[in-house]
Order: sequence, then C-alpha cells, then structure tokens
Amino acid sequence: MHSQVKVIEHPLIQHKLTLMRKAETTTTTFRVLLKEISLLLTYEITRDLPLKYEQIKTPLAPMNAPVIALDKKLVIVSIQRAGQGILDGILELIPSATVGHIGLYRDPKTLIPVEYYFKVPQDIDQRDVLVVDPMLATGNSAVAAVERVKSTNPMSIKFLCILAAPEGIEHFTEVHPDIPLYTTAIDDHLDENGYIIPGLGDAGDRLFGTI
Ligand SMILES: O=P(O)(O)OC[C@H]1O[C@H](OP(=O)(O)OP(=O)(O)O)[C@H](O)[C@@H]1O
Ligand SMILES: O=c1cc[nH]c(=O)[nH]1
Ligand SMILES: [Mg+2]
Repeated sequence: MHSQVKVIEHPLIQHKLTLMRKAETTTTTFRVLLKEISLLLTYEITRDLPLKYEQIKTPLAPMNAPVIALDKKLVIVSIQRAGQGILDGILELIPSATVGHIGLYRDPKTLIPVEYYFKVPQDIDQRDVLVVDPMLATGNSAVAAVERVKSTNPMSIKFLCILAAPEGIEHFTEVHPDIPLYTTAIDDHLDENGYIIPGLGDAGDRLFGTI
C-alpha cells in the first residue's frame, strides 16, 4: 500500500458503511449514515491540526488551555453532487470552515469527468484544503478535482473518500503522489461501466433519490 493512503477501519465506520451498501437502505437512511461516517472521519483527519495555548479562567482557577491554532480556517472542497453528503457532516463539527465547490460529473460512456462549476475562497493560497467525494472509482474525477485545486496554490491538500477501487487508488497515487488519501474501504474491482464492485451503487443517486 502506498504510504500516502490511509484506510480508516474504526468499527463504527465499518458498520455504518455496511448499512450504506445494502440495496434496501433508503435515501433518508443513506443520507444520515453518510453524515455520521463523515463526522467520525473528521475526528480522524483533523488529528494533526496545530494547537496553541491561551490563558483562560475556569470557575475555579486560571489555566493555560489548548485551542486550534489555524490563522485561516480550513477549506472543504466538495465534489458535486455526492461530496455534499460528506460536507454536511464535516461542517457540523467544523462550522467555521470555508467551503469550495467543484461541479463534476463522469461521462457515463467515456468515464471522463466534465466540469460544470468551480468556486473556492479567494484567499485559498493561505489555507489548507480538504477535497471530499464519497467515491473513488477510476479516480478520474478526484484526479481532475485535485489538479484544479492545486492550480489555486493552497498551503496543503488532502483527499477524503468513503469507498475506493484499487484502480482509482493506483491512478490517484500515480498522478498525485504528494496528496494524502483517506478512505474507509478499498473494494475489489470496477465493473465494465466503471462502478465499484461490490460498492454501494451510485452515491449521488442514492443520496439524492434520483435513482
Ligand atoms: O473515480 P471516478 O470514475 O471518476 O468516479 C467517481 C465519481 O463518480 C461519482 O460522481 P458522478 O459522476 O456520478 O456525479 P454525481 O455526484 O453528480 O452523481 C462520484 O461521486 C465521483 O465524483
Ligand atoms: O461505484 C461508483 C462509481 C462511480 N460513482 C459512484 O457513485 N459509484
Ligand atoms: Mg452519480
């Protein structure tokens, strides 16, 4: 496994992922589960946030207490549509994060991503960025999205997905060996339509009920 790839195997996450995969899981439940997994992942991927110390008073005594020491808030860049499900979870824990959007869809025949929207904070060059999308299949969408974000010169970039195919991991790590990639599972293979097997189906469709 490439050293930049981290599979987060927490039992709560794995259990919830199994529920998301089930064909009979409704859109309402799928949305709740994706949000819950995203909350748990936020805990993991923010482990290395810097801390500084601030003088405070508890009801009983003064104390030098830790607080997060980011000059500029984190930017979460969501790959639309399905990235929205992860974004909602992260924003619950980090409400002060700024948000960027990349509109991308995969052409179903060529599997090449088509960009239809791009908007990120103007001062992104002074911020750390987390790019989110639940699915890394061929990796074409994530590769293109990270390329686009790189062109805005942020201080750092991480990529977070829920489910990855080995083909997507290979592609992503080859093009972006400098970008840490977090996922909760690596599945078996892609089918002839570029879907992850066993996977969970089309994340965007399941999240928004457009099946
Ligand atoms: O690794 P890839 O082969 O590029 O596939 C992954 C992409 O496919 C899905 O989006 P989709 O194109 O279905 O768009 P949607 O979110 O609007 O449904 C998914 O959310 C990723 O963005
Ligand atoms: O399995 C897949 C592949 C691409 N996009 C999805 O939503 N699911
Ligand atoms: Mg889709």
